[in-house]
Amino acid sequence: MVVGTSSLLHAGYHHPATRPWQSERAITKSALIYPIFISDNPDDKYEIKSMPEQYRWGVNRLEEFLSPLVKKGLRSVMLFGVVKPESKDPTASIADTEKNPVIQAIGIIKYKFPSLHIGCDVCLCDYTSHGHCGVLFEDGTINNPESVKRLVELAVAYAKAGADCVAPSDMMDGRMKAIKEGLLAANLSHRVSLMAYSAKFASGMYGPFRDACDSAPTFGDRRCYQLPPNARGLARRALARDANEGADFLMVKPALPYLDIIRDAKEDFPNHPIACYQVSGEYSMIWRSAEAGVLDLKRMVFETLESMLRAGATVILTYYTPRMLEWLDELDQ
Ligand SMILES: NCc1[nH]cc(CCC(=O)O)c1CC(=O)O
Ligand SMILES: [Zn+2]
Ligand SMILES: [Zn+2]
Repeated sequence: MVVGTSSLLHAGYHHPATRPWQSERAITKSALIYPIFISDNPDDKYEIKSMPEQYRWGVNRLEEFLSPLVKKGLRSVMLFGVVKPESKDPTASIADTEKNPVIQAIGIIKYKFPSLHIGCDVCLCDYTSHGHCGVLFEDGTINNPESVKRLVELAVAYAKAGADCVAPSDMMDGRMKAIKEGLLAANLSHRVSLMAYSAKFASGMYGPFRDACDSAPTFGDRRCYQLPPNARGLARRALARDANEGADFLMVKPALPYLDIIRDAKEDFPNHPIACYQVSGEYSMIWRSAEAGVLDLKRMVFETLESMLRAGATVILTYYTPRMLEWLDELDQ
């Protein structure tokens, strides 16, 4: 029986050289952002139990940590602060001071690795005693105006310290516009970009991260500001809100279970780079199943990251960045 010739597809991807031709886009090192944890203990190299191979790094050890990665082609990092409980209070007072290890780290990284792009996660939860992402009213609900005020102060402090990009992950209303105006007033808006964690869902996959930052809320949860997982329309509105307020980059988070949202973001905002965050839980799921011999680590990481590109992402935040830098080199050989 003769089949229609247009139904014959195998030949087009039989040879390894032709497979990349079928892929719309291949992963490159420049597409990756590595999220890293900066500890307030300057000599720390503390392994995060729920995130194998990921550490909290003290500022004195950043050079030994980053230097091999920069040599392998690392282009961009996203910094998160980890401070001891005694340093936390209800309004995250230390966050915009020199006591915040992130502010110290920015200076060190800029000095040692001038070409590395430095992004800073902007949120209060790493520094608040209650562990929520904003300032609270007495009844425990979010005081949005006060929260935004503090977020602007943090973002401007990071920008003044030398950050290239500030990335608010708090999900408060109106923070992008306020931060943009804050940067403008500080004469920094021309060189500091805004990456919006716009479609950030109230996910069960942040557990290992909260472990890493010791930032789990002490009461309640984040469902009043992070999006319900099945809320596609609301996610679109959140993306639109942040785009209209002046975000340079729009992010979807987590990534793999939200590929449709990445696609929505790309369709609604074709002229914005779309970022996505392969979060701590995604990292650990892949890691643990590989460790158990169920899945192959390298194949899973490539497949998941390629899915994100296919969905429409341009930039991917992933804890697999160090592995990817090595694997991408192997591909070239
Ligand atoms: N502002 C909080 C924040 N910043 C980054 C992550 C998650 C990152 C990850 O899981 O890798 C979270 C989530 C949360 O605790 O709600
Ligand atoms: Zn937060
Ligand atoms: Zn948050």
